[in-house]
Amino acid sequence: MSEKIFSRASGKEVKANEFTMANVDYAMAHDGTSVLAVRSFKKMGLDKVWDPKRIVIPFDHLTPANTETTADLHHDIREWIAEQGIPNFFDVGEGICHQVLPENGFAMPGKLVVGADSHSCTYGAFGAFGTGVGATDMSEIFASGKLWFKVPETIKVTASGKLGKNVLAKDVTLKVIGTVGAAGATYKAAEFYGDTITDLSMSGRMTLSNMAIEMGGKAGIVPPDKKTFEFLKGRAVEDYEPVYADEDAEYCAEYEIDGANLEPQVARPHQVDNVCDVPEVAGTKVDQVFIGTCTNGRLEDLEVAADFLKGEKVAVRTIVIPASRSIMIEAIRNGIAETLLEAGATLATPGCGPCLGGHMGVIGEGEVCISTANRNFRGRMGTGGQIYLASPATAAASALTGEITDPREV
Ligand SMILES: CC(C)[C@H](C(=O)O)[C@@H](O)C(=O)O
Ligand code: SF4
Repeated sequence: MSEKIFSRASGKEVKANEFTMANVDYAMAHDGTSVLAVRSFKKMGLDKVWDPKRIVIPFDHLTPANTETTADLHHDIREWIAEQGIPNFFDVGEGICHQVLPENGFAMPGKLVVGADSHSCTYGAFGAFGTGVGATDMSEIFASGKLWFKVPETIKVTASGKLGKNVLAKDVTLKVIGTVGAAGATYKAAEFYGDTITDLSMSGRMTLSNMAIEMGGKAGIVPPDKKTFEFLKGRAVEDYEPVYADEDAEYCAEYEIDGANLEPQVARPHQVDNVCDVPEVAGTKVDQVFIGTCTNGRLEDLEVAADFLKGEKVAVRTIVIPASRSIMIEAIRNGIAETLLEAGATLATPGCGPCLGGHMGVIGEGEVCISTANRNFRGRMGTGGQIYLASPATAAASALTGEITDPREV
């Protein structure tokens, strides 16, 4: 799939391990990375970006601004966006970049979508080649619409079998990362196959593709199907042409995941591939529960949390942050927000929240957070904190007890 997407984007046939100059279909930078990208773009001495309509800028990392410095940076970027006439600007409260782009139809099958954020691999859930680059690489795209790439080799991950009750997309994802390892897919694309994957909702597929970078992957691609096309109906911003792997496509490695016998998974501090079954760590005391992020802040995730918390009270502070404004509106309309608030959870502005330790729920020395995010690196949510990564079901079950809890036992 990657060879086909890069061949189209490069205007010539390219194969794995070849270097190519490719035309980027959509380019994303958020409040965190656009600052450096714009600085570097200005240094090139150019006046205008290559194509304002193909640039998307959501503000999500430190929103609403947490300090005066952030407010000033936001201000400068807003000015630049207006100067450049970039129409796809999503200001404070619209949501996390990796939710905002798909919701607004920028992630489409067969497209090359590049973001100045490592979790841009999320767009692979729609059959796109979505990948992250640094801010200065992004400035090259702003200038020319092009960037050089090495076409990656591909690993094939097949997950089969029907998931058990309260075993979710996140558990499949953590199992994949634990199996492949944090560096197991470095500079490779992953393609996901099998009935466990096709059974996932678009939301669940986004959870899976989102974490491809946590095994080093350049991309994590789910072949598009009826669900994908249904999601994109009336949403895709332009025509698209899906690509699929050939029957005899070559993979550099293959992995099998047993979905039918999968238990709820958790990644222990401080590495994402430090994965085990939830029962192994059940009973670990937690100080905070965080449900949100580009990995698990979608409606389906909040719904799962609300199912656990309905009519109950949380035992520890619980922060819930919808991934986008439209998810928050939906959660208010259908009563999920009320259920969560009545249970004692805190609801905050759509955005990254405390995911990378900026604000809105950083943790203190020795504190433990169970989070639905994608990274548990040392110090990420606070210098002396410990992060366990889990599904929204495991996180919500743990909110009820104040300790890591198997969601099948609540
Ligand atoms: C701030 C940004 C560059 C970073 C990333 O690229 O992933 C952030 O989103 C993260 O999750 O750590
Ligand atoms: S929610 Fe977390 S992982 Fe996702 S883009 Fe924001 S900081 Fe990065």
